[in-house]
Amino acid sequence: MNLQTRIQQHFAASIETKQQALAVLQEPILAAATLVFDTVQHGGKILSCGNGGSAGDAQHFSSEMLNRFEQERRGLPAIALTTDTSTLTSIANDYSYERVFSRQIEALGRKGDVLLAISTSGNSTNVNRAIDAAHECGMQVIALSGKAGGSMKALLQAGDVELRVPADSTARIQETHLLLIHCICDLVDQMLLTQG
Ligand SMILES: O=C(CO)[C@@H](O)[C@H](O)[C@H](O)[C@H](O)COP(=O)(O)O
Ligand SMILES: [Zn+2]
Repeated sequence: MNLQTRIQQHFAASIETKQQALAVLQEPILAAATLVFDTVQHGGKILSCGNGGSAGDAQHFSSEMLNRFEQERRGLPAIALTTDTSTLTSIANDYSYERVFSRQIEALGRKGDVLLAISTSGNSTNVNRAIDAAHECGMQVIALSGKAGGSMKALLQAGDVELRVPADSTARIQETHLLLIHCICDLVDQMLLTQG
C-alpha cells in the first residue's frame, strides 16, 4: 500500500473515532469535569494512572492540573502515580507490578479524592487494582477506557464515571483519550472562571 494512503487512513480513522465518541460521551464528559471541579473545590485531589501511552496521558492530565491548561488560574492538586521510578520499582520488586498504583493509593488516597484510571483495554491489572484501592479509601473513579470496557467495567460503582471510547484500535482510543482529557481541563477552567 502507498504510504501516503496509510497516512490518510490514520487521519480518517482518528476523525471517525472522535465523531463516534462525541455521539455517546458528551454527558459523561460533563459528569467527569463536574466531579473534578467539585473535588478540587472541596479540597480533594486527583490521582491518575495508566500504562505505556496511558501513563503519558496520566502525566499530561496532572501537569495541566498542577500548572495550567489554557486559562490563567490557580494550580490544582493532582498527582500522576506513574512518575517516581524509585517507588514504582520498589513496589514491583518487593510485591508485584500489579500493585504499583494501588499501594501508592493506599498511602496517598483520601475520601473525597478522585482516581483517573486510564486503560484502552480495561484489562490492565495494576490499573484495576488501583480502582479497587480507590474505592477502599472512599474515592470516586473516572475511568477512561475503550474496546468492550474489559474487566475494569465491572469494577465501577455508583458515583464513578466511565468514558469508554467506542473503538477497538489502541492508538485510536489513546488519541481520543487525550481529547477527553483536554475537554475535562477546559470545562474545569470554565467552571472555575464562572463559579470558582
Ligand atoms: O501506547 C501504546 C500503544 O499505542 C502502548 O504503550 C500501550 O499503552 C501499552 O501497550 C499498554 O500496556 C496498554 O495497556 P492498556 O491500554 O490495555 O491498559
Ligand atoms: Zn501509543
